[in-house]
Formats: sequence, structure tokens, C-alpha cells
Amino acid sequence: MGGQMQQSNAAATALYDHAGRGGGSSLHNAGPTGGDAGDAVMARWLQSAGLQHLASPLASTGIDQRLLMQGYGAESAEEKQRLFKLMRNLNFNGESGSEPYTPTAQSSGGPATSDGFYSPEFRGDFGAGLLDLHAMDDTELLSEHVISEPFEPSPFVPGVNKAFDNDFDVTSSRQQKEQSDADVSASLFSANEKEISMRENNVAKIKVVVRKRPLNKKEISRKEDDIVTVSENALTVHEPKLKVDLTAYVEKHEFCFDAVLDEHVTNDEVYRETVEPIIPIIFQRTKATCFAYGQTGSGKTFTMQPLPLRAAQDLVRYLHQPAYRNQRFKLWLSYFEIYGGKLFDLLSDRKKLCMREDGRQQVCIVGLQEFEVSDVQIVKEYIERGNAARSTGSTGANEESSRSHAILQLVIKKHPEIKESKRNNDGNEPKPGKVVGKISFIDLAGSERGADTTDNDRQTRIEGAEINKSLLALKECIRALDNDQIHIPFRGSKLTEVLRDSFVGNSRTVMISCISPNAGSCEHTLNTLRYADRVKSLSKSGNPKKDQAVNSLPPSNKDASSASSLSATAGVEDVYETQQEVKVVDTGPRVVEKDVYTVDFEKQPSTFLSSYPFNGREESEMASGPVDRERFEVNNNYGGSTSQRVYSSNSQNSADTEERLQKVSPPRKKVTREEKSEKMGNRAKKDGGGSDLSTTNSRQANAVNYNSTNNGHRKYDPEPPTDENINAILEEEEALIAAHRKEIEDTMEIVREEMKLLAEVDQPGSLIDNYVTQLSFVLSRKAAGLVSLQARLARFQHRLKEQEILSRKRVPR
Ligand SMILES: Nc1ncnc2c1ncn2[C@@H]1O[C@H](COP(=O)(O)OP(=O)(O)OP(=O)(O)O)[C@@H](O)[C@H]1O
Repeated sequence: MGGQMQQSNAAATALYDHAGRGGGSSLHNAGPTGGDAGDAVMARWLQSAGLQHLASPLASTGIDQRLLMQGYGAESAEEKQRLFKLMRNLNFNGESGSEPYTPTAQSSGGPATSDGFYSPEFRGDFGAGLLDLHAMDDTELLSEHVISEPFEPSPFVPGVNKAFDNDFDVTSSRQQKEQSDADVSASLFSANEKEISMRENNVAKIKVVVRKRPLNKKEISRKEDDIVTVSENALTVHEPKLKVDLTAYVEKHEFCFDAVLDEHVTNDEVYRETVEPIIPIIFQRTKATCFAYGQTGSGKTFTMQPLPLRAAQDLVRYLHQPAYRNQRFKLWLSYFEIYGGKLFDLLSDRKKLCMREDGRQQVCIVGLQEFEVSDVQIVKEYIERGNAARSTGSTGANEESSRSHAILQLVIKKHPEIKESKRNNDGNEPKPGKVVGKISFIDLAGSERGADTTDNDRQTRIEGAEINKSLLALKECIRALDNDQIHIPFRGSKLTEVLRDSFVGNSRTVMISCISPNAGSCEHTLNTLRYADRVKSLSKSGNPKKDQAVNSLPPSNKDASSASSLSATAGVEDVYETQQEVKVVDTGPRVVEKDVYTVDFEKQPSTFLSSYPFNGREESEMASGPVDRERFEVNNNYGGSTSQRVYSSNSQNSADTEERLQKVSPPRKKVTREEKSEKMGNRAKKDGGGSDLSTTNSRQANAVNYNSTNNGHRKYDPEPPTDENINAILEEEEALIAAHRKEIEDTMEIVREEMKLLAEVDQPGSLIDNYVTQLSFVLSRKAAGLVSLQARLARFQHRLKEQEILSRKRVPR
């Protein structure tokens, strides 16, 4: 990896060829003098890198332009470098793809152009969203020239020798391709199965990859330094610092990851490094998650953008294999976002979704639409649709989309055979398929957004806290996953809850940490790298890492992971069912609106399903991290045996968690041990309670901490809002809205009863006494409903005020 390409004659020829094709003429055939069109293309090409002066003399003097690519013409080292960059971005196969190219500061920006696979025609100018959050002005690259990037089909995927773009000439080539795939598959498939199972074992459970983007236009114009150097799978951040006597010095921070991709690496290479190895094992019951983490503008969207489409392309290739086709394997797609702790369906007019847990602790996203997709073109259309919803659903600003997590899921399902007679009887009702495997692509909110917790605007604060919480929760779940921990703290956030089934069983996680190279982003870059480092290094299979300048955290949790002999995955593979209620909404691309969308949380072995016994809701484990674990009972869902596991408190782990929280969270968000135990205490109180009111009270108690002083007086010391508080507010908000709905329904019912009473009393011979008694009863019910709703509303208002005061209070600390 590394994206480094050699400057070679082959490259030169390719550039030459490419230019010829792009111009609609073949310079190759045009001979030394070239055709006019070819010259024009070449001239434009060179102009894009500020090298136009090299083109015209060549064209007029008849010098073979290939010589130019071998270094002729380019006199200075800088010019040669620019030529090299041009060549590096070439599409050698004449296939398409694109990778924005950042020439040197001297290059002139030209009009944006693109072609091929990522061209606007193909990708439809991906709007905001998973595939293209609006780029901020601030992060615009100097050059907006988009130059084709080779996009070779995966060597692991059948039909590898086919040109990738064949797939996208959808209508014309599909049949031909299927036929051809079918031909090769018979011989390939048996080998594939072996290969797949070998690969399954070889694909790391967690892979942490870092991608550095090039300096952008503004950074270059501000003459900002590129402070990140990459070598192999390591990188160094050269942090500019000042001594107390104001002497400048540079502090070096070194990190190692599974892979480090520099600014020259193409999106295709990113795909190959990250997602491609996972694709075959999706058919082997693997649930995979690929997410991009990093500060706003660091390239998350740019990186995530092509991945689902590429993955879908490879998945579809597999599906076309007779073996899979005969088993009625199908690909399904859903796309939703988590914004401010709430779920919205991006493929259904941003309809608000509810997440529920069914009796078997399966996470269900009620109402989420899922679409069957049979080819990549359809996938592309849905992605575009989702992106459009994401941008117009909010204000359309990057500001907004970088505050939400976008989740696109590709699910492989195995469908039961529909018998002819049954088909006739059942009409349109298809039987739900069983989930075989899935891959989730997550474009996370900007990591620094988690620090927006001191903003004056309440909404922003809550969102910031939610983001912070979800990023912490995600990290903890990944760590728990890699440690084969029995208890995965997925309830730490909405994000991890919806990804619950990706944290159990046969799962794979790829984290792509995106970093900005400029000096001004140094702090965020270091934060991102430390986050990534901890995800990796604190896991059992973690790379040895070093961050020499910054105190590294001691490896921990090994003790917890030693419990891994009771692997969370043990046994889960045998039981694999999806419980869904489905109905066909559309017959075009098949659409299923799930009344209950089951994310196929596998039945667990008796040791696995852990649940804190409060109202089926486990409190935010993340608020206190994975430490201080209590002894708790693990219940299975089948009334089977109950086993117990003991998690010992570990001071080392506690300290570790504190430090992690301190570093990853915004500075004022530090959670002390006291706060943690306070929270645990409150949690216990809450357990004991159960009623709405007691829950609220305990939450209020959580927010206000009375510390005994020496003289026995109690000092009022408001506790900063915690993740738990934020969670509580969001939950209460949901509850209030639900209560309001219920109140309206009840009122309507009561109104019906009143009308019935009126109708009866109007009848001759009716008994007025009956009428009075019943009306009195009905009106009391009506009043009680209103009073209860008012009380809930007042409590909620109080909570909001309280939260606001606490947030303000926190600022000056
Ligand atoms: N590796 C790269 N090569 C070229 N351009 C890049 C690269 N990474 C990012 N960019 C450019 O940088 C800008 C910001 O990238 P992007 O929108 O992906 O950031 P982001 O991390 O998703 O931001 P946000 O969190 O605000 O959504 C875009 O214009 C994008 O085209």
C-alpha cells in the first residue's frame, strides 16, 4: 500500500493514451505531430498542472509527446514533480474512476472536471450524506480537477478479468455478464469456498487504518505546513510547539496502525485495503462494520463515498454465482441517519424511526424501509436518494450533516423458495429472508463535534454530547468485541445500539481514521490518532503502538479478555434467524417496509445475553466505561440456565478509562471516579424505582450533588451534565411525545363516549341519573389525562432548564 507509483515509460504511454482518448482522438495513431484535438487535450491537461508551456512547443515542433513524459520538456525538478503527479493520477486502463488531485501551490485551479465511475453522470453528483457531506469552503482542495483513477475489479471476486465498467453499462451488459459469470463460476466456486473460509480466518477482527488527505486550497494559501509524514504502516506527526522562552520546537508523535494511507492513495486502494477482504466472508455469516472517524473536513465522506458502491458491486458479482443464486441469496439495502440521538430513514422522506427491542433483545428499527437491490445501478440510485434526503432534511449545510451519523447497510439474505401454489395463495406477501451477513458503512459525525457541549444553544449541546457519547461507546464496543468480552456495552449510545448485532458473533470492524495534514489541525489530528490507537492497541490483537511524545496508555483489559475463553461467538453461528414482518410496498426495485425491522441479533448462548434488569433498558455503560463492572446476572432468553460472571473492579482499568475519557472527551467533560460511582449509585436507585417519577427524581438527584462538608453543612454543587443526563433527556422527550399522542387517542375515545351519552340522553325515556353519573366519570377521566400530560410536560420543562443551568455552570470550570 502506499499508493506510490513509479514514474515509468509505461505511465508515460498511459498518460499519452489517456489524453488521446479523452480528447476523442488517438494521439497514438496521429503520429508524432498528433491530431489537433489530441494536442488540445494534451494542452489542457498540462495546463491543469500549470505546465501549459510544455505542450505548445511540442505540438508545433512535432516532438513525440511521449518523450515529454520521460522527462523531456520539463526542466525544473518541480515541473518534473508536477508531471509525475499528473501521471500518478492517470487511468492506465482507460477505465474510469476519479481522485481529486492536489497539485502544488503554484498550479492554477481550473474548472472541475470528472469522468468515469465517479463522474457526475455515474455517481449523480453525490449530494450530502454518507457519500458526500457538503464540502466546506474551508476544505476545498486547491485543484478541483478530477482525474481518472484506475478501478480494477477485485482479484477475489469472480469474473476478475472483466473490465469494471462493464458492470455499469448496466442494461447492455448485464445479461452477457451473468452468462459469463455463470460459466466461470462452476469451476471457481468450489475453489472460492475454500478460499473464503481461509480468508475468513485471515481477516482481522478489527482493522485500524489511517488515511491522510492532501493539504487543501486554503491551507496551502495560508502557507500551512504539512506536519504528517507517512512511512509504511507508521506515521509521524510533527507538532509545532513553543517553549516557555518562546523558542519554537517540534515534538514528534509516532503511531503505527494496520495500514497508513498517504495523500497519494486512491479511493480504490482504500477499498482494497479495507473493505474488499471482508466481502467474501459476508456470505459466511459475517456482520461487518466499516466506519470513518475524524474531524470535520478530514475526508471521511470522501473516503466512505465510494465504498458501499464498490462493495455492492462485488456482492452483486457473488450473488450472480449460480450457487448463491440457487440458494436465493439477495442483497438488501437500507440507509438511515442518527441525528441528535434520533433515527431518520433517509430512503423514506426522513421519516422518524423508532428503535425497539423485542422480547428476544433483538434490536428492531420500526418502519425502516429496506430495498432489494439486484444491481449496482439501483444501489447507486438509492444512495443518491438517501444523500439528497440527508442534505435537504437538515439545513443542507455541512455544518448539519457533519453532526449526524449516516448508516448504510447492505444485507445478504437467503430467501425461502416460493412454491407455485403458495405464491398463488399468498398473493404479494413474500416470506422474509434470513440474514446471512451484512456490512454497515458509517460516516460518523465530525469527531470534534463532541466538544460542542459548551455551546450556548441547548440543541447543539445535546447533539454534541450525544456525538461524544456515541464515539466513546463505539470505541468501547469495538474493544469489547476484540477482547471477546461477554458483555458488549452497546447500550452506550443510539449508534452502538443500532449496530448491536455487529458487535456479536462473527463480526469484523474496519475503522478508517481520517486526518488533516495541516499544522492548524494538529490537535484534532492527534486526538483522532489517539482514538484510533486506543481502539487498536488496547485490543488483544492490537499492534504494538507508540506515541512517544505523549504518554501512552498502558495496555489493559487483558484480564477482562481472559474471560474470552467463553467466546461471545461460541455457538451463535448455528442459530441464525431473522424475524420480520414484511410487506411489499413497491414492485420496482423490491421494497419492504418492515413493521418490525429485525437486525438479526442472533440467538445467544446462555452466557451471552446480558441485561441489566431495569425495564429492559440497560443504562449507559459508556458513561463510566467498561470498568467498575458489577456482578450481574446474565439471563438467557429461552428460560434456560442462568450463569453468572464476575467482573472485578480494576484500578488500573479505572485510571485508564479516566484518562481515555479525559483525552477523547472535551476537556470539561472529564468524568471523575466520584461522578462515576455517583452515577452507579443513581443507577441503583433507578433500578429500585421503576415508576416514571422515581426515575426522574433519581435523574435529578444525579444532576445535583450535595457534598457534605466538614462542618456538616451541605454544599450545593451541581454536577455537570453527563451522558446519562443527555440520554435521560432524550428518553423523556420521546416519552413526552408518546404520552401526548396517547392522550389525544384517549381524548378521542372519550369524545366518542360523550357523543354516545348525548345520543342516549336524547332518546325518549332515558334516565338522566345514568347520564349524570356516566358523564361525571368520563369527564374525570378526561381531566386526569390532561393533568397527567401537564405534569409530564412540566417535568420535562424543568429538566431542560436544569440541564441548561448545569451546562452554563460547567463553562467557567
Ligand atoms: N484523500 C483526499 N484526496 C483528495 N481530496 C480529499 C481527500 N480527502 C478529503 N478531500 C477533500 O476534502 C474536503 C473535505 O472532505 P470531506 O467532506 O470528506 O470531509 P469530512 O470529514 O466528511 O467532513 P464532515 O465531517 O464535515 O462531513 C472535500 O472537498 C474532499 O473532496
